[in-house]
Amino acid sequence: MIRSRAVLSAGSNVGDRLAHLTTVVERLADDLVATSPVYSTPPWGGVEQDDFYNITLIVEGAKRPDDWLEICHELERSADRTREIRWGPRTLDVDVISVSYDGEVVRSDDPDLLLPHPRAAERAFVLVPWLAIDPEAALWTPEGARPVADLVEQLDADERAGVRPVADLPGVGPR
Ligand SMILES: Nc1ncnc2c1ncn2[C@@H]1O[C@H](COP(=O)(O)OP(=O)(O)OP(=O)(O)O)[C@@H](O)[C@H]1O
Ligand SMILES: Nc1nc2c(c(=O)[nH]1)N=C(CO)CN2
Repeated sequence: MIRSRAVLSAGSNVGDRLAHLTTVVERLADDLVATSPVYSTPPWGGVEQDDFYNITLIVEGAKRPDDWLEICHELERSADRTREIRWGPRTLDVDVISVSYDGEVVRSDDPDLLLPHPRAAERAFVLVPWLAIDPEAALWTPEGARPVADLVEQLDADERAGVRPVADLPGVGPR
C-alpha cells in the first residue's frame, strides 16, 4: 500500500491529561514523524470547562485515511471517552486534520471523515502546535492552500496568546 502522511490533533481536559496524550504517542510510535510539545489551551467552542492540554502529531505509514481515523477512535475508546456535549469536556479527543499522499492533499466530504478538518483553520490549539513541528506547514482551506504561519497570524491575538507550551511528553520531544 502507498504511504500516506497525516496530521493529527489530540486534546484532553478530563482526568490525567498528560497520561491521555501519552497513550496517543505510544500507540503511534511506529509511524511518528514529529510530536509537538504539550500546550495548555483555553477551551474553544463556547462551552465553559477546564483548560485542555493539546498536541499535534505528524505520522506517516502505509495507511488509508480511514485507517488513521480508526486509530483515533480506538484511542478515544481506550480513554473511555464519552460524547455528551458537543465541544464539551472529554478525556481524549483525536482528530484527523489532514492526509496527503506524496504531497497531494486528500479532500473528503464524507461526514464520517471530512478532510482537511473543516474547523482546523480556526483553532489555535491545532495550528500553534503544528507550526512548532513544521514551520513550512500548509492547510488546504476553501480559499486554497494557506501557510499555517499565516493562519496563526490571522487568529485573534488573545486566542494565540492563550496557547502556551507546558511540557514535552516523556521521551518524545520534537524531532
Ligand atoms: N477529520 C475528522 N477527524 C475526526 N473525526 C471526524 C473527521 N471528520 C468527520 N469526523 C467525524 O466526526 C464525528 C464526531 O467527532 P467528535 O466527537 O470527535 O467531534 P468533536 O471533536 O466534538 O468536534 P469537531 O469535529 O469540531 O472536532 C465522528 O464520528 C467522526 O467520524
Ligand atoms: N482548547 C481546546 N478546545 C477544544 C478542544 C481541544 O482539544 N482543545 N476540543 C474540543 C472538542 O471538539 C472542543 N474544544
